[in-house]
Amino acid sequence: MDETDGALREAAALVREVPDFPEPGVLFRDIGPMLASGPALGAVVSALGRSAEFDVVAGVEARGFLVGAAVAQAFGTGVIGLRKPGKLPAVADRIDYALEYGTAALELPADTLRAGQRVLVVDDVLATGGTLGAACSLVRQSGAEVAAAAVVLELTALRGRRNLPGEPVEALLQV
Ligand SMILES: O=P(O)(O)OC[C@H]1O[C@H](OP(=O)(O)OP(=O)(O)O)[C@H](O)[C@@H]1O
Ligand SMILES: Nc1ncnc2[nH]cnc12
Repeated sequence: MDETDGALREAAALVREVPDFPEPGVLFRDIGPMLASGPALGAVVSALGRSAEFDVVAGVEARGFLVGAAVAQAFGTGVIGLRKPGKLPAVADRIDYALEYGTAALELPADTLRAGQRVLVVDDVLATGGTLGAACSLVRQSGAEVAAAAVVLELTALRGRRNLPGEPVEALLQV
């Protein structure tokens, strides 16, 4: 185990399990306490940024914004936000998808990505894969490339990777 593994292991211990949130039957993994720790956030940001070579980060609303902006700053790139509907003044594209609990959509802001840019897609959690799949599709439909789809935590029981065939998924932690 190297220094990075040790720091990530300590970070993993800060993930809180919340039964029956946001609805009965869902075991919610709350990475809030992990992000609130400076050393844990530092370990997560460094590891995510090493997932691939990239020109810009695309963070997924909402918790992907927290991690994505930190990765962009640490690695000297800009960041764009892939947003829930109704937030953007100008929308380039939209994709609707299914969630572990409910349905959702993501929108790509206009005039952000350029063709050929290498994009590091960042989110906090990979569950069923719908969100990450929509994020990657938005990036690709814009003409940019998905350098990696990087998440802090993968919930393996939900088999999200099955819904992301061919996507370069990188998960720092798995439960
Ligand atoms: O793999 P999936 O099944 O698509 O689920 C993963 C998504 O679910 C959560 O977002 P959510 O929309 O619940 O909330 P947030 O706005 O708090 O990030 C999480 O932050 C991921 O974005
Ligand atoms: N069980 C879960 N815990 C945290 N975030 C999630 N996003 C989707 N499912 C989740």
